[in-house]
Amino acid sequence: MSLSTAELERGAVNLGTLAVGAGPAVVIGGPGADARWVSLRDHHGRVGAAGAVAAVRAGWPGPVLVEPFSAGDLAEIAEHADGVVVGAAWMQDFQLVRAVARLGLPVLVQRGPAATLEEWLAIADYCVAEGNDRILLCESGSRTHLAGVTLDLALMRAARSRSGRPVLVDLGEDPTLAGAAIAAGADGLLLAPDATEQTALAAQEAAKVVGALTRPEAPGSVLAARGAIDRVDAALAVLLERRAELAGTVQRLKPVGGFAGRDMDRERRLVAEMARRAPALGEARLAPIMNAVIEAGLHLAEERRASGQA
Ligand SMILES: C=C(O[C@@H]1C=C(C(=O)O)C=C[C@H]1O)C(=O)O
Repeated sequence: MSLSTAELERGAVNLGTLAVGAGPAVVIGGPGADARWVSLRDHHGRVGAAGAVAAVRAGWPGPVLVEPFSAGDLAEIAEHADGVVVGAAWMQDFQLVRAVARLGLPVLVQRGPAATLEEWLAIADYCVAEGNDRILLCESGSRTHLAGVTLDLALMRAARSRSGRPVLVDLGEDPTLAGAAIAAGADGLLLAPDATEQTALAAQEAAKVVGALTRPEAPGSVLAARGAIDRVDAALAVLLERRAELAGTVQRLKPVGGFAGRDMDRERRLVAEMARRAPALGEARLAPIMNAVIEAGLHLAEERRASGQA
């Protein structure tokens, strides 16, 4: 999705065709993600940017970011990549950061494992001083006395509001905290370059469902608005399925379940309660919606009882 100038001014950054910061939360990682990245550091400089990007792009047209091994990689990165990753391990290698910024490509700045908010945001300022304002910040966790890294979602949120820039959260190989990161306001999730497709799909699903509830969107086109509706429908489907299961539980527990035990007073009260959270729809419009939802649940419960399923 491409962005209008007004949206760009609100702090969105385009990675190739992928907008980060406006619209839906994105997933950057390996196969199955919205954008992919490769770290030449992971290959200890034995692989060049051109070859690494070509390998990712084989049969896949999306945006690719590259983390350089050294300044020697930057010319090839400029030619082949859609963005550059400043890794947590060298976030404060100012010479390299400056050289990266001068490429003019979007720069994803990971927070170093001991870097403060100020030090992290200062790296964005270094890039701006080189004429590059296309910065994404990425909370990559701190090294503590605990095992692994400790992600700081409050710091991520502070970076986002202080800088006005898109902020991602680095989940590595584990999508468990994807929903939490999106709920805390992340504009995207960074996964390990070789994270599995299953991990990317889990992160995307969490981003979609949690984002539908927590992420404000102001789509400016039919396509974007339909995309936003699809995300809301994904969340609705999860909730409708859960609701049907719970309503089925009530049918089994009530003295008289199913349509025979219908309680219209309870139904009216739940519609009135919902209207407090959905004032634009109001009771009159919600009532037929909920009637359909409730009847679908009752039909399912009766079918299951008739077929002997619990
Ligand atoms: C679930 C119940 O059974 C029926 C189904 C309802 C529902 O799906 O919300 C509400 C009232 C009843 O007509 C219940 O009595 O709470």
